Amino acid sequence: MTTTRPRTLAEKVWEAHTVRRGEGAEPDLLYIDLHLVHEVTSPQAFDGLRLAGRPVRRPDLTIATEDHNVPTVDIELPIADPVSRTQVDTLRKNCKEFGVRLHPMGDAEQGIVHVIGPQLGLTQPGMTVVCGDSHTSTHGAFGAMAFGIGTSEVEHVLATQTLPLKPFKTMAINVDGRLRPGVTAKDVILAVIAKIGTGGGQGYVLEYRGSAIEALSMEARMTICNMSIEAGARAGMIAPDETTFAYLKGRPHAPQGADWDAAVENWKALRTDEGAEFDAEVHLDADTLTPFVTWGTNPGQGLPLGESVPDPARIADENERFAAEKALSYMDLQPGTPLRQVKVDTVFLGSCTNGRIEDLRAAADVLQGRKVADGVRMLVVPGSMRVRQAAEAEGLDKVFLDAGAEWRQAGCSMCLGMNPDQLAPGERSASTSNRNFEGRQGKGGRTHLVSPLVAAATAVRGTLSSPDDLN
Ligand SMILES: CC(C)[C@H](C(=O)O)[C@@H](O)C(=O)O
Ligand code: SF4
Repeated sequence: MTTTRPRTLAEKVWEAHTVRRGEGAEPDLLYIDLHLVHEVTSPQAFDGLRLAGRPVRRPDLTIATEDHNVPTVDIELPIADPVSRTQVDTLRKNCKEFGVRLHPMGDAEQGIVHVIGPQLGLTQPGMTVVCGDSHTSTHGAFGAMAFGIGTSEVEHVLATQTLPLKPFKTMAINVDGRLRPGVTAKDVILAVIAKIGTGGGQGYVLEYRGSAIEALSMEARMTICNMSIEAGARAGMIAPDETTFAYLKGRPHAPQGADWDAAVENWKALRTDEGAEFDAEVHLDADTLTPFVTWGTNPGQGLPLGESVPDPARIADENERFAAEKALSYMDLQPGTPLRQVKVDTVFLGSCTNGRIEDLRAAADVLQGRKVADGVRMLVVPGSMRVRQAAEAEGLDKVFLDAGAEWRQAGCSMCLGMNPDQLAPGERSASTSNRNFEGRQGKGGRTHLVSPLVAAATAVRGTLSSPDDLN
């Protein structure tokens, strides 16, 4: 009888997919279960295949969508921007030529790549999931090993359905206790990044665990795993449980009947064993968390909403002090200003971080019977056409429109400046997306990352706010 050593969830998934173990410094060869594709990082990969005369090895495990370059109004018209139009047209041609299923603009299943995978039930526990996109970590919420890859790796996966890779180190992020009302998954992950820093997760796969994580819905878990990458990590994971199974059951690509029962049996074993060791561990107390917002130009430069813009002079570490000075100058913020007094021009509710139905419900709940402040524009952009449809079936579109917000079609939208939805130079946003780099939402735009609840309350008051400020 062999006794197996206790293993982490990440190790289990990795080992189950190792086609060939690398010797010495060699990488392992991993089998890939699901390959998601979008228009930005796939053109050269398909070109490479064409040049080599190779087909796509497993078109049935490959699925494409149009998300980054698509406009979110007038989607029946040709895309005005020539670069975006070429990008989207190229994806269409490539998918046709190589037999890859594509959900184009206007299609009922179109949406942000990380929203549609889970929604279709394609993302499942224990899988390896890749995409030429850093926020592929989102899918780890299902207990999958999901990570972003570069364009040459996209070509490798298209051609072989495998990927040579060195194992990641493992880090446990233990979040215990209970989140207070008004505190969301977004606040948890912003607090995690503020704690470990934007480089703190480098080389690691993060496993989020603890009672506060177990209590979260799948959508909230996706928000957390989504931003693992902003802590520098390769991936984020959460062990699958009843919440996961309930979310997946009955989805178009989820197993059915006896296959479903067998799958759930297998998925239940996808937990970190008692006694397994992580390379690093971090602890966070859920009870102490409050709504979190960023004040700077990286996702680690964040603070509880109740605090003030920090004073760089008080930051001991020289690099951090310099980074803070530079960030405050770009953000046009004065040290000591209460964050609640920071005035915004735009509120963006959407993205693969917070563009799912629960996020829209949470924001609509705050906006119900209220108005977006004068001089503030609010964009509500569902993460997928299905999310849009579900929201409309519940009347959420009405709530947003009555409040004075714009109700858009699905796409990445203002999360990044690759489509018409952008900030003007000097404009300031409260945004439910995941990145606040200089120019991320448009040249010269200033971004504060927030939760959907904070986004909605901020839209009403015109300054960074939480729903509590509305009473
Ligand atoms: C365009 C794409 C390669 C990029 C990513 O990899 O994350 C985008 O999705 C982003 O969020 O910046
Ligand atoms: S919504 Fe934003 S973070 Fe997500 S894939 Fe699109 S651009 Fe990247």
